[in-house]
Amino acid sequence: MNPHLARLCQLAQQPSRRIIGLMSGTSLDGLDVALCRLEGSGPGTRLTLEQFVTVPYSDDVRLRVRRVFAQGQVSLEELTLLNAWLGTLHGQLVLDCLQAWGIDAAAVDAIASHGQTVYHAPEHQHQRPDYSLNATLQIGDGDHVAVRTGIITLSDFRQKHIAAGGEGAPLAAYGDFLLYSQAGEERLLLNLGGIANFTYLPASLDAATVFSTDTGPGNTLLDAFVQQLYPQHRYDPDGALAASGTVDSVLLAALLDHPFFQAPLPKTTGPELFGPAYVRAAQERSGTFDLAPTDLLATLTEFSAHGVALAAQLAFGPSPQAAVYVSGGGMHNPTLLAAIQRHLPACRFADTHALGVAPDAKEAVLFAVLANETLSGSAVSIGAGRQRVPAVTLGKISLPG
Ligand SMILES: Nc1ncnc2c1ncn2[C@@H]1O[C@H](COP(=O)(O)OP(=O)(O)OP(=O)(O)O)[C@@H](O)[C@H]1O
Ligand SMILES: CC(=O)N[C@H]1[C@@H]2OC[C@@H](O2)[C@@H](O)[C@@H]1O[C@H](C)C(=O)O
Repeated sequence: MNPHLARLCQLAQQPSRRIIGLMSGTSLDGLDVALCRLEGSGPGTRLTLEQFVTVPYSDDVRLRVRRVFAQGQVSLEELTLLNAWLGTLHGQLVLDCLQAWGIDAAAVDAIASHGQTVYHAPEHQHQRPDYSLNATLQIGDGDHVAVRTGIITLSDFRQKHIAAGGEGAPLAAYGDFLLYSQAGEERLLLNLGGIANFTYLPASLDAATVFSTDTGPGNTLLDAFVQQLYPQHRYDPDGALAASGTVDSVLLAALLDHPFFQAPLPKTTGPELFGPAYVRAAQERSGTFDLAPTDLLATLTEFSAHGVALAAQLAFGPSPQAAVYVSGGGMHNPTLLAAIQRHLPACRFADTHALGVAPDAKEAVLFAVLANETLSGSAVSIGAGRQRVPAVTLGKISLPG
């Protein structure tokens, strides 16, 4: 037997596994690296986060990814080169982290590598009648991660979700359900990344009603316009710029005038739709090109908050009541958080520290949980009766040799 396959079978049978979750999101801020100890699988899964770091991307990495990111037309050569280059880079960053933590690669059972989404194309968004399907593309090939690190690597988690009827995202629902459901408490786990999403976890623990959905932009538009208008900043520091501006209700109405916000849940989106061109088009339609920079940022912050509130209201009626646990970089933006809280006055808010996981680490942890299920669990069955929440194990397995 191939010794790597023997190792794979062995680790699938272990009572616990050490898995590194890797996530590089739409904000292109860096690679999240979460070293997790996972005991058991399925609803009995127990997680210990042993180490976590976000390795910031250099300007060079960001520039390379931006050349192919969320655009309809890119150089095929660039994309091909970047796929291999990013895989190798992510593998090397894992080795650097392990060295910094004083941990031998042989002490890690597997890597769960999300890769970098470069294009997300759910059918409702891609406008191509000749392709009646959902599609998505993550690069940073898993074979390169496995060979560079010598660690069995699971990657490309989104394809099977689509093959089985989903949109390839959000995948958070599976891990959120296994780790963070609590009998007696209605929970929304709200992730404020580049794109915002939430997972609903019912107080009844009834898996059939669990789902996660994107709600629209989180930080992506804010970041894009901060970088244009204030080149010294990558994001609105602590929401201060938006806090000093005034929301323009005319532009806000134009921004909200898109069928995405009324479409049934669950649904996904990305910067392919919610990019700078979307805002420029809304400004043109509404005659609001001459807004002061801080007013534009205030309006974009309010737009993200509205998206979250609209999705929650679609799911739970006009006044949703739940305990909301916030994660993702947007939780460091008090202006955005305050706007969301204003829209959801009957909800109680905390961050995911209250659930035992650092808000910046949560998404990388969730990919470690998905890999753990593929290795040792079974297809997590949630959302029964809802379309687009298939019960499948996710990820492709790369052997290091
Ligand atoms: N102190 C802060 N003030 C305001 N915003 C902040 C702060 N710290 C982080 N952010 C926001 O968080 C973003 C990074 O968020 P995060 O790492 O969750 O995104 P991501 O993982 O790339 O997104 P996604 O979940 O969409 O893939 C930054 O680009 C910025 O917009
Ligand atoms: C296609 C894609 O990469 N989607 C991401 C993105 O970032 C946030 C939101 O949009 C979410 O749908 C998803 O990531 C999280 C981790 C998910 O799948 O749950």
